[in-house]
Order: sequence, then structure tokens, then C-alpha cells
Amino acid sequence: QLHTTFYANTCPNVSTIVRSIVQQALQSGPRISASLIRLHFHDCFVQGCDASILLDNSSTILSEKLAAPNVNSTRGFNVVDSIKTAVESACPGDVSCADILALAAQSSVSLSGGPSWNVPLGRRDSLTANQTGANTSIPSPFEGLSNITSKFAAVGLNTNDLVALLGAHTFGRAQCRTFRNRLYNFSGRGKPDSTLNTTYLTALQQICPQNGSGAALANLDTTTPDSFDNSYFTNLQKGQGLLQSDQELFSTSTGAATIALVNNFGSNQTAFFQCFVQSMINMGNISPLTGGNGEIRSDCKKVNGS
Ligand code: HEM
Ligand SMILES: [Ca+2]
Ligand SMILES: [Ca+2]
Repeated sequence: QLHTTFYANTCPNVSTIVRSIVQQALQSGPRISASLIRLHFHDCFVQGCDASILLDNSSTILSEKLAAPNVNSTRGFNVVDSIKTAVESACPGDVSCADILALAAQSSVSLSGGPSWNVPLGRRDSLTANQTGANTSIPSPFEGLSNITSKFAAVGLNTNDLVALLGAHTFGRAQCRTFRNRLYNFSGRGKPDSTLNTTYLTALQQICPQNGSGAALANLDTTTPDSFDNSYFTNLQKGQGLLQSDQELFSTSTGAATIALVNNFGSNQTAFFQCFVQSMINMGNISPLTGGNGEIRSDCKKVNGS
């Protein structure tokens, strides 16, 4: 069981320390908060929230960083290392890298205009990574809603959690390679994805020409790209979801539960924030290592003693 007061005696200022380093990192640009929350998501979906994503390749570790959903995509590892250094100097040997990811995700949301909450803590760090698990368990933007729903169900998250958590696409960026299939020849039919708003389509085609770089960036939220708010959902209502997997929450079969949730969150930011906080806590609870399992890594990039 995780507890919000887990470090009350050993590291009472840990949340403040994490927040101040995230705030510092935000001075060099708004994107890092989005990158940090995504690390927590990609960690929790593989072996649970155990910082397995942070382990570098070595003779004994096949790094998750090199798995398809992460390679040339996940970022912010240097900021996690800065946080770890600051936390170690205040409270040596006490705070896990897995808890640092959870705390960094919370600070990232609140510093970008979203809700604040007390993060349940007490996770320990894994001794292993699972690259194959990262390839199979993290949803892809090209997958259908029913597959994605199954991948969330596999870690104990329901449709409410799915829709609320996808609201994190209210900030951050995506590379053309993750959505260009929608712009020119969707599903081999020679035409763009018909659920795309036509003005938005033209703008995206400008950012991602047919033979341009797959690494060019677009905002996940075209309305308020850097603030944590509910415009992700109002975008979906207008055909302005960036990824196929985003737009499918709304442009799916009539009566689907996800449509009602999108409409609710689009009209009521307070409801979105409340559900988002609960779902972040649910995601943060995915099979943590506790008690005598795992370890407190001294360097988030490697297992102790290696
Ligand atoms: C159906 C599930 C999901 C899919 C298919 C998905 C897919 C993606 C893709 C393809 C990108 C762009 C990556 C790139 O171009 O390098 C992305 C970015 C992002 N995702 Fe998701 N995602 C999902 C769920 C989530 C969840 C649950 C969260 C957090 C709670 C999240 C947070 C983010 C953020 C903040 C970014 C921007 C990162 C940055 O700018 O560095 N995503 N996602
Ligand atoms: Ca993990
Ligand atoms: Ca936004």
C-alpha cells in the first residue's frame, strides 16, 4: 500500500525539491512537463510503476528506452537525474526513482495550470527492465479503441481512466510519423482521415509534407498547446484530435461510452480535473514494489552495484 505521508520522517521536503527542479527545467521551455508525465505513464504500463523505464542498456539490462514506443521519443531523463541528485543530497538513500517519476508527473501538471494533489508514495525500484513488455503493453496511436481499451484493462484501468488520462494530451508535442498516416492516404483509401477538421488538416499538412521529416513536431493540443486544461476534449468535438487514437474517443460508434465522457470533460473542466487526479492515482498504483522488494537505486539509470 502506498501512502501520501511515506517520506514524512525520512524526506519531508521531497515534493518541494521535485517541484523546484521541474520549475527550473520549465525556464528553458514549456515542453518538459509534458515529457515528464509521459515517462511515468510509460513506466507504469510495463512491470508497474517501478522506474524500469529509467534503466540504461547494459550487459544485463535490455533497456526499455530502446523499445519502439520510447526510442527517439521519450525525453526528460536528464531532468529526472537532476531531481535524483537534489533529492539524494537532502535525503541520501531514501527516495526511489519510481516515486520521483510520480512526483515529477504531479508537479508537471500543477505547474502547467492543472490540478494539484497529494501523491501516494512508497514505491521501490526494479532490478530488471522489460523491453518486450514495453513493445507490447504501451498502446500505439495507430491502434483501434478496442485494443487500447484492452491494454488499459490489462493494468486495471477502465474506460473512465482511459478518457481522463488521455486528457494529458492537452500539452506536449508529437512527431509527424505518429499521425501522418491520417493526412494523405488514410487506411490505403487515397484520402485523408474523414474525421479530421478540414482547416486543421491543411495546417497539419503544412507541418508534415508528404515526403518531409517524420520528426517534425506538432502540438498535441492545437488550442492551448502548453497549458493543462480541458481543451483536448473540446478539440475532439471539433475534429481536431491529433492522433488517430485521440480522435477515436469521440469519432467512434454512436452511443460509445467514450463520447459521453469527452462531452462531459469538454463542458466541465472541474469534472475533468477531478477524474484526472483519481485516474493518475489509479495509474500510479499499478503493481508497485513495496516492503522488501526491489531497492532504492542510487543512480536511476542503473541497478545498485552494477
Ligand atoms: C491510448 C493511449 C496513448 C497513446 C496511443 C499515446 C500516444 C502518444 C504519442 C504517439 C505521442 C507522441 C510521441 C512522439 O511523437 O514522439 C504521445 C505524446 C505524449 N503523451 Fe501519449 N499516448 C497515450 C496515452 C497517454 C497517457 C495516459 C498520458 C499521460 C497520462 C500521455 C501523455 C503524453 C504526453 C504529455 C505527450 C507529449 C510528450 C512530449 O511532448 O514530450 N499519453 N503520446
Ligand atoms: Ca515500469
Ligand atoms: Ca491545453
